[in-house]
Amino acid sequence: MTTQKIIWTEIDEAPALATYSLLPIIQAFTKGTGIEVETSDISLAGRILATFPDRLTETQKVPDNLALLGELALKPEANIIKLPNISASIPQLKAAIAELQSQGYQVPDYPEQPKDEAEKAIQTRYAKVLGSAVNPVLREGNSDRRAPLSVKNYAKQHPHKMAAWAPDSKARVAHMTAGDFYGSETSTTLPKATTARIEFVATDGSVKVLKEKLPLLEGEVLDSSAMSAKALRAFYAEQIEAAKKEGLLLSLHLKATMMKISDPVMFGHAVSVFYKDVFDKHAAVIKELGVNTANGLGDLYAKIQALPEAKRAEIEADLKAVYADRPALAMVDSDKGITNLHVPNDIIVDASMPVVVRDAGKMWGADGKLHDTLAMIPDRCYATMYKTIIEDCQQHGAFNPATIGSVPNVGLMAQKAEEYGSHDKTFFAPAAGTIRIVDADGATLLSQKVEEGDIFRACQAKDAPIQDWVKLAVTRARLTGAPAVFWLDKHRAHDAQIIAKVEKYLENHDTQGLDIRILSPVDAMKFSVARIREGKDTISVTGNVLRDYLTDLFPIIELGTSAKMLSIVPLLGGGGLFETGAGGSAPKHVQQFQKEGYLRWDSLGEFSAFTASLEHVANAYQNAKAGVLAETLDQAVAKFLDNDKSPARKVGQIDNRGSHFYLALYWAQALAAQGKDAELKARFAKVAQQLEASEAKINEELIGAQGKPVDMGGYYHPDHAKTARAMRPSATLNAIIDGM
Ligand SMILES: NC(=O)C1=CN([C@@H]2O[C@H](COP(=O)(O)OP(=O)(O)OC[C@H]3O[C@@H](n4cnc5c(N)ncnc54)[C@H](OP(=O)(O)O)[C@@H]3O)[C@@H](O)[C@H]2O)C=CC1
Ligand SMILES: O=C(O)CCC(=O)C(=O)O
Ligand SMILES: [Mg+2]
Repeated sequence: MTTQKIIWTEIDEAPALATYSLLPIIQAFTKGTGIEVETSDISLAGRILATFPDRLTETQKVPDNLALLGELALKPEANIIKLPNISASIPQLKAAIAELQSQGYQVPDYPEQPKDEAEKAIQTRYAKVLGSAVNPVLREGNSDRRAPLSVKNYAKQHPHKMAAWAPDSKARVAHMTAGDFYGSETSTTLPKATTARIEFVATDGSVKVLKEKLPLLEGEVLDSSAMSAKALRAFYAEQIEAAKKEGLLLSLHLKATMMKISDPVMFGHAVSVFYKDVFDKHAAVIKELGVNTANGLGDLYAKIQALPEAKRAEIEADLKAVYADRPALAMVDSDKGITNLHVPNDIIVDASMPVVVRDAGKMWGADGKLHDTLAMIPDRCYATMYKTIIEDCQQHGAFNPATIGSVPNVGLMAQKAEEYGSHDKTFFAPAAGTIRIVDADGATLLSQKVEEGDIFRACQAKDAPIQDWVKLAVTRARLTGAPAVFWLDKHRAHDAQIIAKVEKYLENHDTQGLDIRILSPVDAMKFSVARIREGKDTISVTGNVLRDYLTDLFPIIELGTSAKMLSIVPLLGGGGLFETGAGGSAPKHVQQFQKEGYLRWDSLGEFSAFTASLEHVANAYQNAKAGVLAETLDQAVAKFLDNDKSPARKVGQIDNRGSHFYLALYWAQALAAQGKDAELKARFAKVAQQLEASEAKINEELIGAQGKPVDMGGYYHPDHAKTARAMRPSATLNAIIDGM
């Protein structure tokens, strides 16, 4: 029998913990079916170790799994389950490095301000680990994200809580009106392939090359845009005043994880504007300490620890004094005094704004209470659609998960499309002048006028992925009968180029009888939310950023969490990438697990992804057993939902581990009940019977393990044996699974 390999990625935080319990079950169930589920460690810690083999002993060395998976993703045999991983900010990277060092791995410190060439080289190596380092490598296809029907139906029957909107809600989204990426964007479609370069031209005419080689394909869409530092700072200053005047809680929503070059700096400007008095008064000391506001106010707090006691106390007192005449700040942890501005990776727009919608325009204040927020989302490319949904709720009230329709997404993502591939084409203007993209013949393709500190960004979207994306949209529209709306703004330079392509490529497909529209994000949002309020579904067909934002927004509104999404990436090379959910790695859940031995992570996303991965094996390799496994897993998930076996929230109730037991039980029962494969039927009849007979005992053992602190022997690089013990505390269940 030929075997088909499914790669299960090992990643970070809550989903990594869940894997310790779920994967043994999956491996046991697929045993002897021609399917091998293998792991590949692409965790933040694993990627750091893979980057510095020269610093490690032979036994400490690990392969560069991410590079290997990146190659695999291009091949037809690829079948990868990708769980969400940490997109590390610098504070997270530094914490992971410190932990590895404490475990005896001699990886170098992260040099924030490299002093020499050697340190510069280390920083360059770490740059590959920073931010969203995994997704762009594996996402060699476009994205199809939606709530599986069974999950949507479950949500309608068991609607989660949505806060009621007060008639006098003052919550609002604030964005810039000029000087942002939206306003400055220019875009072109390449008439022929070329290798361009990006250069800065100073006002005196001198030229500095910023990027030597930018290979461009024929038909590719290329953009340039710039964010004015001055305009951004003025915007922050204005909104700080406005929040104070309007009595609103000030919050800032960026994507500092994925947009690892631009957004931390935009975050840093907010820090230095909000705490302006301190940054002005102590400018010299702050400079000498090398405080980097891009790492948040937390960096200032950390670095002043090195100062003499009196100076440190003075700065701390001055920081406290700032709050007296500033608006209240949204809090991440009001007990510990962690504000929105402490670290750039705590409040991330795709996850944070949906929660603002769910909580009726409110965020947590320092008093531990919810307050109306003024949500700053500087750039207009994406702020306006959030503004629209907030205003819709103020007008029409909260969405009702029991009755609303669905907004699934078809997202342009392949080959580092758009802003999410712009990291190596993002630069800070060294002085006033122009930053331009010049083709191989010396002709300027695009350019931006800049002042010192402005953020220049170039983005690419290749033609083949765009064609595939249009096709996927038509396919989904045909399969579902729902209208498909391209969220494109003809007033935005990039979108205007894409609209031309969409119109052209739609002609390649039979669209008769389909409702396909192109609407601006504001109009698309209005259209889609009006329809969901009527219980109707509308497919959103979007670029890469809106794909990310909308697939958290609508699932959180519809299902309570984006973890329950089905997230399929049909790879352009013919393979499949199956992502689990649309959310992140839920650090909050790990903290709860460490503190009280309770893991809230819901693995429904993993269940759905694995079902889709099995279906792919069944279809691509005519593996009938894979088909039976997929079908029965789907039935098991339906029963799992019916019987409400998802993790609850508190000690004493079912948690992630208990939910896996029930999945195993229902899956075994479904396999025992099916008639398509006698061998599987016989094998699982026995397993089902064992699991049924031990249900009470297993529950007792699983719940008995809760309620006490758990030592995992590490956060970023936990001890395998300790974590496995904590995540598999039922000897009875383990004996059945390991005995299969
Ligand atoms: N695809 C990827 O690889 C992604 C990675 N990330 C990374 O994840 C990290 C954390 O990101 P963050 O934006 O805070 O988002 P998360 O999605 O990790 O967390 C937000 C909240 O979502 C809920 N949630 C998410 N997943 C589950 C689940 N399976 N079961 C139950 N609840 C869940 C919880 O909210 P509640 O308490 O409200 O129920 C959680 O606190 C960052 O490092 C980020 O870069 C983020 C997004 C995607
Ligand atoms: O890659 C990342 O940093 C996050 C991606 C993300 O949020 C998503 O795909 O939904
Ligand atoms: Mg996201």
